[in-house]
Amino acid sequence: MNSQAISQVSDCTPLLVPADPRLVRVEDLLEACDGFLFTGGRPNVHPEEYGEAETKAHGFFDRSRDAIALPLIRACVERGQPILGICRGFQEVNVAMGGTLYPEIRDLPGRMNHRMPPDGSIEEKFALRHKVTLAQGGVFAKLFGAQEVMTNTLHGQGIKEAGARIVVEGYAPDGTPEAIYVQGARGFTLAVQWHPEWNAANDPVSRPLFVAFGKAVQDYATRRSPPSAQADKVA
Ligand SMILES: N[C@@H](CCC(=O)NCCCC(=O)O)C(=O)O
Repeated sequence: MNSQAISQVSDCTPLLVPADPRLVRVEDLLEACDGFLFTGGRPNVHPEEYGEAETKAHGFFDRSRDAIALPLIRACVERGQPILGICRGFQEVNVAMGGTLYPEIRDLPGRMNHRMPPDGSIEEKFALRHKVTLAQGGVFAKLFGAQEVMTNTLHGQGIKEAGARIVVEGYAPDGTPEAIYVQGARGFTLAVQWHPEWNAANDPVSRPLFVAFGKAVQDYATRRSPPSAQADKVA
């Protein structure tokens, strides 16, 4: 779904990166790619990454992905290289910027269960399940042309404290943060807790998000290697 959205909606070439520091280096990835989609993924960011001790409620982890994703996000923010965060990727953007996560938001008073239904078809798992209210006049409301949108929801964790430069512009009805960006970043840094890759070509919320990310990536590619320089290389 992610590759299809990047290819068909963002109009970029999707490349899948092994998120393992034994295989790739962040500095090489920054040179090889023009932008990065931080996808969803079931393992949770290890709580040590935000200064908390591991408990049973934190579930299972992917420390290799933590070791690539978190420094890569910081480097992209610093360089103005575009990033798009989805679900676990959204949580990574927050942690990379110094934020923290709740291990299991459905255990918090007044919060709904944001996890996917355990049974059912893929259509049922990715069905639109709650409203997200967006900041009036904010970047997300402008992008979607609406202040309220409907989204799917397939996650157990959620933002506890927002990172230093994280602006939260969208909330679920139970107060769970759903849409963020990094204040003062020179590049595209939008991230969402839901899964826009589902039905990306047709959904009125997913489509503009992937189109905007694709445009940001193409602009970055042109800036780092303007068409005149590309022609020089061929000549
Ligand atoms: N681990 C986090 C992130 C949840 C997430 O990204 N879910 C997507 C799962 C997609 C899949 O199963 O492939 C959390 O639970 O909060």
